[in-house]
Amino acid sequence: MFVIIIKRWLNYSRNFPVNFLLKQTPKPLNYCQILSTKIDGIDSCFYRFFNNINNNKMYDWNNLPRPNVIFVLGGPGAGKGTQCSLISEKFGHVHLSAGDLLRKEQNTFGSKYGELIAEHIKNGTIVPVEITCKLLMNAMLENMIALAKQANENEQKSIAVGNFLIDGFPRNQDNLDGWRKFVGDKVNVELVLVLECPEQIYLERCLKRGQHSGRADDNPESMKKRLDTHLNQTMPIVNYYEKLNLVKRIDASHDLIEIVPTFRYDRQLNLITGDFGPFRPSVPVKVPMWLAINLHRQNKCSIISPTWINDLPKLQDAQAQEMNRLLPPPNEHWRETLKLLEQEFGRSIQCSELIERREAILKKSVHELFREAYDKNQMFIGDVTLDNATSAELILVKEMIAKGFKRLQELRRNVLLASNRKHY
Ligand SMILES: Nc1ncnc2c1ncn2[C@@H]1O[C@H](COP(=O)(O)OP(=O)(O)OP(=O)(O)O)[C@@H](O)[C@H]1O
Ligand SMILES: Nc1ccn([C@H]2C[C@H](O)[C@@H](COP(=O)(O)O)O2)c(=O)n1
Repeated sequence: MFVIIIKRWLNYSRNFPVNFLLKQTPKPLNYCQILSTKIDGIDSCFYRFFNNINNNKMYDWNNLPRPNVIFVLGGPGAGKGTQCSLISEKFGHVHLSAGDLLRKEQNTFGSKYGELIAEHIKNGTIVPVEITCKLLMNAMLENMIALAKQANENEQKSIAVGNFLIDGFPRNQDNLDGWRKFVGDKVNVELVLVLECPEQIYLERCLKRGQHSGRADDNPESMKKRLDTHLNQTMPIVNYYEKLNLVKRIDASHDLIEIVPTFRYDRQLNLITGDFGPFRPSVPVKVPMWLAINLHRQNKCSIISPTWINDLPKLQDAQAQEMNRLLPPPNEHWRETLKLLEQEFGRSIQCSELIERREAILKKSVHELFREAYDKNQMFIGDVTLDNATSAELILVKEMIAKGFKRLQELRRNVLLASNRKHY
């Protein structure tokens, strides 16, 4: 009797999972299987997606719809992560941060790449692409498979196309070469968003973030190296994509301005540039300039002048002593902000002397640059950097620079014509 009971029980428990599954899944069983998620070189990255266990049809990356990718680049602290979160919230893109994936891998118990990644992050250098690309491909494929599974479960005819925001990649030539080799045409690179700020802002944001982020690279020494890597290794990649007409540059330095509301709104305003509020009478709150202007026009707030305005008299004195070069501006948008403060909020800040002096220095520098080229019959001038000029200031000399280059081109043409005439 006892033996029979044991036999029946064994039979029952052996069959139980199958019975259970059959009851739970009236449709053919669908499942996906990631055979290897280890990052031991791209070739061992081996995924199978079975859509039906009975015919064992096998899908790999190439059988899934070709996903769209937007690369998001910019200096350290430009706000790549912040903006990607906002975009993905609003438009549903999947946000993959190369830096976050590397940090996660670094902290994975037993990862043989942990130490190597940590070293690169601390030094602001770039981790070999085999590692980063594999992590990105794994994360993308996981999402693509999830979409395929969803389509299967909902009995949809087609699988939705994945839309990815890849933040912080490709950061150098090795990243780009690896991406082309391992991913290449498997995805459609739609756009490269480049968030730009003055160096001072990158530094300020990361050092401020460093007070609570716990990141090993939000400190002055690492920042120096990260900025150097950004300028010398990442910017050439931006130039490469610019030639393919894929780059969209965005000014990411937008300052917030502090207002004192005269109204109450206990919720937050969720805008593409961030969440602002709540708004309470007499409690200062930071908002974008356009919102401050709007509220002020409706008599709903007063404004607190930005603190850098207090540094202007000191800068004016220092710039009066320095006639040959521009000193660092107090803020990337200092001139535009002063104008708005005067026009919209009736705050007049006396610094016309500083504005005129900076313009004079800028014009003199451009003039001298071209005069030297003409005087020496120099046909080419290399890269020109006008240190410490803000975008608004550069616009003032845009025409002068364009004319200067045009004259140089004429000079070059005349020299070439003259040398051709000598030949005949
Ligand atoms: N527009 C902005 N104005 C002011 N602060 C900002 C702005 N955008 C981001 N920040 C702040 O700057 C810091 C860096 O932002 P974020 O982490 O998004 O930059 P990131 O480009 O992803 O940086 P990293 O490349 O170092 O990871 C954060 O503390 C964030 O809150
Ligand atoms: N493609 C990448 C992206 C990031 N890293 C490393 C080196 C960076 O300084 C660090 C932090 O990245 P962030 O959070 O600033 O995007 O991660 C890399 O080696 N390769």
